[in-house]
Amino acid sequence: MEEQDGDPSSEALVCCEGLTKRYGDFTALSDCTMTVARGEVFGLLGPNGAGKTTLIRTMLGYLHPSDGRCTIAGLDPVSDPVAVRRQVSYLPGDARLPRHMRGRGLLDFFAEMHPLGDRQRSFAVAEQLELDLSRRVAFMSTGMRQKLALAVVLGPRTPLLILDEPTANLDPTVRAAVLDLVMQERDAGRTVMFSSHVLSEIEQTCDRVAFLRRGHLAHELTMDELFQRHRVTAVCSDPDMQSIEIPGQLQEFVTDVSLEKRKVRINTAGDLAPVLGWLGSLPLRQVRIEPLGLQAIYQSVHLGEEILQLQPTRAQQDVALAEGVE
Ligand SMILES: Nc1ncnc2c1ncn2[C@@H]1O[C@H](COP(=O)(O)OP(=O)(O)OP(=O)(O)O)[C@@H](O)[C@H]1O
Repeated sequence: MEEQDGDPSSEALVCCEGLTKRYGDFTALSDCTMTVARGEVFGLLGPNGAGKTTLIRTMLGYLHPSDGRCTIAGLDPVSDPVAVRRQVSYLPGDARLPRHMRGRGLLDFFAEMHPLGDRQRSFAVAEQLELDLSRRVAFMSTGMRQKLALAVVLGPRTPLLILDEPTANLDPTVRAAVLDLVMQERDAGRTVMFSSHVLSEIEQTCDRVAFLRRGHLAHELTMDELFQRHRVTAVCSDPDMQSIEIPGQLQEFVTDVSLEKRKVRINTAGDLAPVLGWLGSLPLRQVRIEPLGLQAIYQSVHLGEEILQLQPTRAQQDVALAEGVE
């Protein structure tokens, strides 16, 4: 797929179409169709074994797809893996560095080796992360090695940066510094894809997030959509009330209502203002309104709890059907 002017997909740096990866009989990635826009910070979420690393490694041509295809900047990783990798700086989840080298020498080595290597930038990142570059990799702690790997990866000015759990093994202060670095990269015009199991990090930094579940792209959500979702909890002061009906004109704003043992739970999407008037008319006390947050969406997608009414993707419907869930 070549990039073309006027084609809406030309705004996308990454395009996956029906991307599928099977290991023997086991399907690790199934029919994944998604795009990542230029300049976007895109989060990849999913429990252990959901297929995140498989997706990334197939995108980069380290694994060959069993079906479907993917392009990065219009380049196909199957036919042109080297050209694709020139577009990308990739931090794998299990980054291994030569143990005999000292930090300084290692940053020099990688800056020289990469066509877009930037020694100054790598050293600046190491300094920002307060890393002692005089040590040999073998004598560094796990967190120090992670910092060094980040300094290597954040050096080259490639259009796309892929970070597989960049904050793993780091203490809270350093985690915050790494997230700052990600935002700097975005401000410098780079596209960033990153996976993390820490949902607050994804909330803080990403423009859009995709949820993988058992190899399927189960749900996609922009942060703007997320921040418009709220949960209302309250106690019903009318002991005879059995249920709460959503008024017709609020159907698009209220996704879910439950009343059980006088405990009320209401989930909203979109503008809160029209919902507030309705809440005021209900016999409620101890009313609390809070942002729903990614945690609730994550649970809804991955644990199959009926917390939210999400618009399911086609893949999500397929999974539900396969599992016999209505
Ligand atoms: N080489 C392989 N051969 C067979 N199965 C594999 C292979 N590599 C990965 N898998 C399986 O594919 C599935 C997806 O693995 P993957 O590493 O992509 O998950 P992940 O979402 O990155 O997980 P984590 O969050 O634990 O890193 C898992 O069930 C895993 O066991």
